Amino acid sequence: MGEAPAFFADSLLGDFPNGVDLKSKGHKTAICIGSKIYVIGGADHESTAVIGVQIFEKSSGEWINPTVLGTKPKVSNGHSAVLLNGDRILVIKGNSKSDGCFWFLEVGTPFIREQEKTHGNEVVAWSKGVLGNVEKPIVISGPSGVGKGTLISELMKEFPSMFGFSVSHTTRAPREKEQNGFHYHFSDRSVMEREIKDGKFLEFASVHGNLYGTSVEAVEVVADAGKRCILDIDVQGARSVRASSLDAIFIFISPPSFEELEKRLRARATETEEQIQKRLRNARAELEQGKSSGLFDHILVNDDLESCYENLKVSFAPLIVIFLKSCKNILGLTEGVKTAHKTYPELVDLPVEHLVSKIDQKILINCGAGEYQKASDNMYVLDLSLLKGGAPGRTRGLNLFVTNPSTDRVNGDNQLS
Ligand SMILES: Nc1ncnc2c1ncn2[C@@H]1O[C@H](COP(=O)(O)OP(=O)(O)OP(=O)(O)O)[C@@H](O)[C@H]1O
Ligand SMILES: Nc1nc2c(ncn2[C@@H]2O[C@H](COP(=O)(O)O)[C@@H](O)[C@H]2O)c(=O)[nH]1
Repeated sequence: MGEAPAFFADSLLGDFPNGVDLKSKGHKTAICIGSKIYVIGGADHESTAVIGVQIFEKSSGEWINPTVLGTKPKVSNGHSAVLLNGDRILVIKGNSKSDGCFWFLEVGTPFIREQEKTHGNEVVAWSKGVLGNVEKPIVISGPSGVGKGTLISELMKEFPSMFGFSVSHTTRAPREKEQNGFHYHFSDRSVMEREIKDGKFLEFASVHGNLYGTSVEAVEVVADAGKRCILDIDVQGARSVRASSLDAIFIFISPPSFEELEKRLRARATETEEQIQKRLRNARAELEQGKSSGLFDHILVNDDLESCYENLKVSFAPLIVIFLKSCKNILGLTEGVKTAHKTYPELVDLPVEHLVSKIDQKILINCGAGEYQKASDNMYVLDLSLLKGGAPGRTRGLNLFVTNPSTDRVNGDNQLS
């Protein structure tokens, strides 16, 4: 339980008549979901630099300080809030550029319900909203020594500006030529365990006696750079990612035979005999699970490297793209040809004073709110119909359009009509 915010909770909602589902007063907003009122704003109980969240439980009359996961938005002079689908709140910060003004506070999504089981108390999670989308990440799994790393290197070499590697954390010692931050983030177990508890990992697993994990940031920095993310993780990790909010393509690489797998592991000469034995024992279980679980979208046999590499490209790029490879400029998979990215209104800097309303999956943001409204003031339409991802990562797929309220009409089906 926490200290009550500086206003009287019983009259909370009556005091904030400000648009559809929006109740705002000063730097705080209040959104009611069932018996709970989520009060957003004011100081966070851990840091005054970020927006705080408190929950008022109407049935007991108590204030709760929830566990707040994710990257918290910095405080601003004001924000608006809109309830979406009953399980997340869109927070629009005033005085912020468009790449930092949209935030989602998840309060009842599957991720939150899962986290509440672990933490044993109320959990909410912030997820930064990002305009536009990126292509689905690719998860590559398979037993140690099968050739995952070799195939991924080929892909990165052929298409350096299209793909980015998710740099995992691990507690294992670096091999001779491995660089910290490039091949892995080499970590202490105690540090990694604490960061896992703090919700910083998308997935983690104990693999061959060490801890390995993909941080939320490892995947998001690749997507932020506009690249398609590739994850090299074991089968347990792939299962966790499948259960997460990350929409990915899952590929399992299998060896032509167990003997060949052993030969490759030995020839690589990076492990001790004891470690090779452990990896081979684990390989049997991984092969069984990989081939039979239905977890993977594609299973590829890495016999001849070159043909496996070609099959890998076909498995996540539409066949037509591969077929068109000879007609260079049309390709999605041709290095040097930039994908046409959607452009958004550039200097969107929403004022503190703005009004929001919701029509289906569209949020109308009126920037000339109240008595100062001029005919020339902009109205923005934020389209949420293609949302992807969410906590613990970013929420992508937001589309923002500028419109002139005096000439354009907005309806539920079309952007504008
Ligand atoms: N098709 C292939 N034919 C023969 N050798 C191969 C083939 N593919 C990869 N190799 C070799 O097998 C060894 C293991 O490959 P690699 O390190 O890429 O495996 P991995 O699946 O990434 O292993 P780990 O999971 O332990 O990181 C390397 O020495 C690599 O050169
Ligand atoms: N679940 C996860 N597994 C991972 C991750 N990063 C790597 N791995 C897997 O570990 C083994 C061993 O790797 P090695 O570099 O020690 O040979 C291999 O199967 C990788 O796929 C991770 O972040 N999560």
